[in-house]
Amino acid sequence: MSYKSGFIAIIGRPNAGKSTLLNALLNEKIAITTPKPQTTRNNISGILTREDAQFIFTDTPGIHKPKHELGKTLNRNAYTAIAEADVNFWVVDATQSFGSGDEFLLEKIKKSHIPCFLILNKIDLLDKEKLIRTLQQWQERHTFAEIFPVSALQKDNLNDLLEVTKGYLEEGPKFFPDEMVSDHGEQFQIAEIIREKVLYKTNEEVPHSVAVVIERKEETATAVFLQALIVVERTSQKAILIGKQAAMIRSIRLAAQKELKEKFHKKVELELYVRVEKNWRNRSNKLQQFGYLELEDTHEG
Ligand SMILES: Nc1nc2c(ncn2[C@@H]2O[C@H](COP(=O)(O)OP(=O)(O)OP(=O)(O)O)[C@@H](O)[C@H]2O)c(=O)[nH]1
Repeated sequence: MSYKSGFIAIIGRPNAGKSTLLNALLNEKIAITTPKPQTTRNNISGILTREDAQFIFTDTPGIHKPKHELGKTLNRNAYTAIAEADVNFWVVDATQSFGSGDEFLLEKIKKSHIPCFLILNKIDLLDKEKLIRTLQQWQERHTFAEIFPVSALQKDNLNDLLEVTKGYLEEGPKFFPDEMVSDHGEQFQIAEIIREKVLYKTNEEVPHSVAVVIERKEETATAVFLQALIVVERTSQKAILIGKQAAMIRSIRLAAQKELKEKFHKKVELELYVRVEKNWRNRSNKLQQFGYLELEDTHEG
């Protein structure tokens, strides 16, 4: 039996459930997920290695109308993933209709000539009739290679999705070793867990202005010591993040510490600092410093 391998980009609008799908396909938390749009900021690869095939999924930031340099960079990263994939999974929130935000992506998909699966996600939230109507709407727009109604949250219909995807992959080698499940290192994962807690606990303009940088990590046989910096854009946001009598930052720290303890199976001591970096989302040196300018800046936006 020949071995198959290939790259699958997971694309779509913010909040469609792309990161949830990636985690469900891998049965592991590779990418953070929240109910807030534009949670994912980096292309994140999740690698599923089986005896017969290796699937390399790339979770991409949700494509949206950018308001900052950061947004433009995120869209560009997603477009790069689309162009380089063997198969694209276009994840849509099936409870929502086709919208203007989808037009742009549709154009990119049509141009790419790469097989694109339509993944109608969140089917646990709709009845059959509504699903059929949504399906028809999408079929009018494009001839998708395959259409899969799924619930990423309930892990519904994902095995079939994998089997059909395998049929689209070429014969090829393992690109990554068996034990590797993500292309991002530990520091990235720690920073993302902290950012996830910030997103869950804050509202309005704070979440989009936050970046997290791990400044120090020391590990012994029984404990992990971490220092992390949370960057925001305005003094008012710093005040919200710290909260009255430092209650907010404490609750973020405790929530992150709890998850990190489960991850490391050790005691975790986390120290958090908050710093204001004015307008960082428009400053390319800051985007680079915080890990968002990962790709060569050669693709059209
Ligand atoms: N009910 C239901 N909710 C889902 C499903 N999949 C994802 N969600 C929820 O939808 C929200 C967004 O999910 P994410 O996986 O973060 O979405 P995303 O597309 O990665 O979002 P961005 O990072 O903004 O691009 C979260 O609250 C998820 O729990 C699903 O199948 N059913």
